[in-house]
Amino acid sequence: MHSPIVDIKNLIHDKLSIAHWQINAGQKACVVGRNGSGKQYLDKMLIDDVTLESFERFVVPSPEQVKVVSFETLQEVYENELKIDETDITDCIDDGTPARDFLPVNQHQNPLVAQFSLSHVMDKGYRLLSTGESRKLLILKALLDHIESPHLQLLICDNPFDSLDLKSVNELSDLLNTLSDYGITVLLCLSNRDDIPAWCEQIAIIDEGKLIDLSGIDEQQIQRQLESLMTDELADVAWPEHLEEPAPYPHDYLVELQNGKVSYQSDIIFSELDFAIKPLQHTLVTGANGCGKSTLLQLVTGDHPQCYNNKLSVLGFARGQGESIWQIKKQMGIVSPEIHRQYRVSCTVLATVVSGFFDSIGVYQQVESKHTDIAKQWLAKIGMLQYSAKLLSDLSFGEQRLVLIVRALVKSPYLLVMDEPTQGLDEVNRHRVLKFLQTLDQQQHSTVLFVSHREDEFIPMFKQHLAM
Ligand SMILES: Nc1ncnc2c1ncn2[C@@H]1O[C@H](COP(=O)(O)OP(=O)(O)OP(=O)(O)O)[C@@H](O)[C@H]1O
Repeated sequence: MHSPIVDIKNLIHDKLSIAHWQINAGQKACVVGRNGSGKQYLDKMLIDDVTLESFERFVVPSPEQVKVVSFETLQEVYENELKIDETDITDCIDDGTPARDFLPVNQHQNPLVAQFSLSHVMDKGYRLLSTGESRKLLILKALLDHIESPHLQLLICDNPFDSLDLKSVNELSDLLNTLSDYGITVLLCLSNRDDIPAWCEQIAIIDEGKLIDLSGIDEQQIQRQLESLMTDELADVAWPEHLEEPAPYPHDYLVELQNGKVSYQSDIIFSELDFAIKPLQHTLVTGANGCGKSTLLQLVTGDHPQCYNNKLSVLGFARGQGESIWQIKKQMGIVSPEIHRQYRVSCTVLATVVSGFFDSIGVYQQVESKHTDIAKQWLAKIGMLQYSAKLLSDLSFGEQRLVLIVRALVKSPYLLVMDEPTQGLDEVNRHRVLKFLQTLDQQQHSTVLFVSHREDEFIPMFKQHLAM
């Protein structure tokens, strides 16, 4: 019989309450909750980063024995990389700390590096890594640090399968399943029921700050509890009004790329790519982590320097013909992990949504009341109107992402570029976003370019599928 590694009884706090929750050493546990339900606070509590007010029993490993890998920790690493950016000092582009330097020196040859499909990015700077690559790197780091010097008792992975391709999801899942062999207890914090691995031995739910351990109740009851946790209470909120009736798209194609190529020195990300999008030909892009999906989308949005080396026309503008990037972006809504990372200005939720009308990070001009009205309607549609005056940075990662999605939608753009938009969203919010897209499809105005790894997002509205 294993002793409990986490044992909490009658904990009462304004952000989190727990009647009784126990995880035994070596047990494979998960906590399922909606965006903003308190998972992030739970993570902090388990690494001893909050002041507890009242509890009967509170047993957790010491902070150095616990590791959290989450979107928030990824963002911290990214911001730290920006702080230590030496571009200004050395006068050459600093791509960030090489991936290999995140790992203990003695472990560079560990077979797990290849097992995570990371060998080929070991010399790349952190800021060049794709979303999936950077997630895998941090999980691998936690594991190799432990192998190097065993210290870890509890590994908390927040939505670890988000942004990973199917092969990596399966490999990571298998690996997490074997971590008890290394003496590590795994706790997954999940926002989607489909992500609960078959090997998970214990489920708890967290709902509006209340954690309920479902141990000891039968499978049917567990399913019922999870079902009611993931019920959409906003299904009937009206679709926001348009600012004005948008004009029909005036060209034959929104995007035309001929013989597309992106390479870095000898490293060819893709080549000979012919790709076009006609009006209302909603397009799904899929492919393994690092295959170049975001790169392709950045070509389209004009955010990749190699868009000028390519024969590319976007929204009626041939690239490199003197068009301004802002002319093009005016007709585009964009949501991506990159924008989320960059949205670090101190900005309220309402201003963030309004900034979608101006394609800016933050708002720097006079805002008309019609813009504010539409933004508020959108916030009501996602159930976040009451957060209007809050700072974006004070929301959970998933809540921030939802706000950034409606930021991309507000102006009814001709082209909606969505790079893994639902990353970090809970099941209910993900389905809301997919429903938004289906409504957009019915309106016959915006065309969607969408990257996803999740097969349940490959919905019939997509008329074209580019598998890279
Ligand atoms: N400046 C650069 N120099 C070298 N390699 C780069 C550079 N910028 C990006 N890369 C590499 O290009 C590859 C493609 O990156 P991209 O972000 O397009 O992948 P992706 O298909 O979107 O992956 P994911 O599914 O993980 O988000 C990655 O391996 C990345 O490390």
